[in-house]
Amino acid sequence: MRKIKIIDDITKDGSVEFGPGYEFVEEAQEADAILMRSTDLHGYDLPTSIRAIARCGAGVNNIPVDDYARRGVVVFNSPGANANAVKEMVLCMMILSSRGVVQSMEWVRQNADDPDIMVDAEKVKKAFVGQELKDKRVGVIGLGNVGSKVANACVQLGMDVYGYDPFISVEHAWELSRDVQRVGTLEDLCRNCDYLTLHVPSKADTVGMIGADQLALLAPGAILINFARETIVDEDAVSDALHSGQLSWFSTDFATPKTVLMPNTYVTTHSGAGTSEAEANCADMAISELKDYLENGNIAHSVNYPACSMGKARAASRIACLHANVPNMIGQITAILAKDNANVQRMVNESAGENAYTMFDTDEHLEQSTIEALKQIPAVYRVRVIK
Ligand SMILES: NC(=O)c1ccc[n+]([C@@H]2O[C@H](COP(=O)([O-])OP(=O)(O)OC[C@H]3O[C@@H](n4cnc5c(N)ncnc54)[C@H](O)[C@@H]3O)[C@@H](O)[C@H]2O)c1
Ligand SMILES: O=C(O)CC[C@@H](O)C(=O)O
Repeated sequence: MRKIKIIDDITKDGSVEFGPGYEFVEEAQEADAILMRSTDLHGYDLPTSIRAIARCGAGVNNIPVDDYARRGVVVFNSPGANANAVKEMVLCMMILSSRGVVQSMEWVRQNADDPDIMVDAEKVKKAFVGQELKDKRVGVIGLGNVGSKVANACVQLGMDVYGYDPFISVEHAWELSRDVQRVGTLEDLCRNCDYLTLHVPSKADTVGMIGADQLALLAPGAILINFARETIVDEDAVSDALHSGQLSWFSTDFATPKTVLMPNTYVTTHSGAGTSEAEANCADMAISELKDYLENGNIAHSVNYPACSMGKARAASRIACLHANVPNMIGQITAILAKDNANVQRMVNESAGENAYTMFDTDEHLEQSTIEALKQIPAVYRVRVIK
């Protein structure tokens, strides 16, 4: 039995299915892998039994992925699986921030016992007049799974859409409407935007990327939407812009001690991905990634190891070595296999950044001493006997 530790509520009704051959355990020390969502694992005492972690969702800033790579732990995410849910929520917040919908509904509730409420509603409604999205200029930062969908939807709403993403993937570039105008600098993107929406991961070059300088470039009374991460904006600068009127509204998915005190702000409970469809999509993708890794050693959608697949493990034995991306690793591995006279049927080596992965099938099971010798190669982080 392979053992899985679940952290967080993966789905609203608690249903998570791995199928036969798997069981859930309470203690992470007993587990082979972790299935999780948003819990912060920085500072977490990760047991050595854990070989893989799958994050149901896109952002992995809650996981020390580089440190885990050096411990031979593969971290997966579920790219795109919740993107439609976030897109719909962002469109919702764009409209709520532009029209007095919430305020109008609050007025109705507060005046529920007014016998002349229909007449009085007509008198008060001018207080809730807003603006339309059509023909407004919107800037989208990050044109990945979420941002590209938001940009395309804004085009369909008749907006003047600008996008900024120096690292856009070929796949997302193809998906983007030709009416999305791509700009080369953050400053050019921000200039005169009526709406600015953020869809980048939290990492060194995005933390604080929206500060006083960027906010000053927006059109006066602009609307800022942050459903990416709280770290992307300089919260003091956003607060100042709301107080000065440079921003008319701020919608954020992150209830921080500062955002909850800001005027003209809608704050939600990190609920951008909060639909049953997104939860199921994320769980399905994360579970299949973990199963393929645990059963076959194949890696898909890892954020700290390269993609690698040799299909189902059908040979007598399959071994995977997780190691640093340094010269002569294959030479050292094959030299050890030669000493054991092992016949390698297939071998794959892939690298991504500082890490690499070598997997091979052999005709017979290797001697334990051979496995130990592989583990002793400097720069090898972990050796897995998959079969
Ligand atoms: N609120 C939520 O519930 C929720 C749900 C999903 C994602 N998110 C957040 O939104 C982020 C984006 O999600 P996604 O699924 O679109 O991820 P993604 O990886 O598909 O897209 C991210 C895009 O940002 C771009 N990018 C990276 N650095 C950049 C930079 N410095 N400037 C401009 N663009 C840059 C990348 O090239 C990529 O195209 C996630 O990392 C996560 O933090 C939040
Ligand atoms: O788990 C969640 O609900 C949030 C996920 C979201 O922030 C993501 O990065 O995909």
